[in-house]
Amino acid sequence: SLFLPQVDDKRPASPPSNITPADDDTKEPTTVDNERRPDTLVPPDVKSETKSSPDTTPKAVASDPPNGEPVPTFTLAGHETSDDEDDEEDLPPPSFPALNSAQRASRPNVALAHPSAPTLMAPPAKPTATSSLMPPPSLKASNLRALPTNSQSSSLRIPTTGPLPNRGPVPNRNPSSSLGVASFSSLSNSSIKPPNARNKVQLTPGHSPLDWANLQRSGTNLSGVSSLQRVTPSMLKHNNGRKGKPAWSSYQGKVYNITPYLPFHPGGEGELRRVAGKDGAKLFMEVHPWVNWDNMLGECVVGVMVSEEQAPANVTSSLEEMD
Ligand code: HEM
Repeated sequence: SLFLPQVDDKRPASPPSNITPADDDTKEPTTVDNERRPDTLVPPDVKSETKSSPDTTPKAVASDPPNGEPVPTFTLAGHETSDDEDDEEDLPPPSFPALNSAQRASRPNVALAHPSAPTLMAPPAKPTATSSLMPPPSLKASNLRALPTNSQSSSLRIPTTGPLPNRGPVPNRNPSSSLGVASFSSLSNSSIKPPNARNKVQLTPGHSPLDWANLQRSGTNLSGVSSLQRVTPSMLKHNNGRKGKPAWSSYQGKVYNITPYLPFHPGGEGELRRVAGKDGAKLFMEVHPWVNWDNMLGECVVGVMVSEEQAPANVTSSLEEMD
């Protein structure tokens, strides 16, 4: 009895001690991050510079001198100061051709995005290892990233313009600014061809794709069997949809009763009957590989294909009932 209370007392005491150190650790990193952020942020540096030189660039030069010699010499004109605070676009044209070109040559990285910024940025650029240097590059990086995104969007646009499987024959829009007339004529031809090429059939009322979808959801037995069957090749061949027999077709090892789907088939009943009593994968994939057979006929599954020897007696009896 003595051991139990002692152990209990000790255990609760230990956990708090462990917890406290963990909290301290978590707090420390957060505080460090907060401290770093203000240091890294440009605003403080800029403010100090701006205070001394709201209009005059020479102030910025004063901060720069430690890093690069050329900066102070060039900073003569107010161009750089105005560039730092304002948009670079306005100042760049004059400043670039001006004497500053030598400086920018020494600072090629910064020059592209922000010509004016380089003066302020340049000093931090050399000591990049320090946190204070980090902010300027981040701004530049964002500017540079915008350009690649544009290129990516263009690359994405290309495939969208390309042919899609369910569009039928697609006119050639790709190359041809010079061939505009020819491509235009091809467009007119293609627009005429698609309906004929697709061989779509006018479905009778109540047999639209939506009607078929609703029928599949209705819970109606569309397979024609009460349970999944083991279907032998001879059984599949037997159920070819003729003489009142159901139309079965196999696809990837599964057997489907396509009888109820015949009047719903957009390609026509006759086309669909071509796969009755046989494996329909080849014809199906030749015509419309984008169609999901299993989704379209999910409620029509009769069973799975097996070899002739694997046909159980029970299956034969069930088939006789169906016939
Ligand atoms: C047995 C499974 C089949 C299913 C579930 C099925 C389903 C479909 C569907 C959903 C469409 C409309 C496609 C669209 O609008 O993009 C379609 C169209 C068509 N199907 Fe089938 N089909 C089957 C078998 C066949 C077979 C075996 C043939 C021909 C031998 C065929 C010929 C066509 C034709 C010519 C069209 C119209 C042209 C087209 O839409 O691309 N189908 N079929």
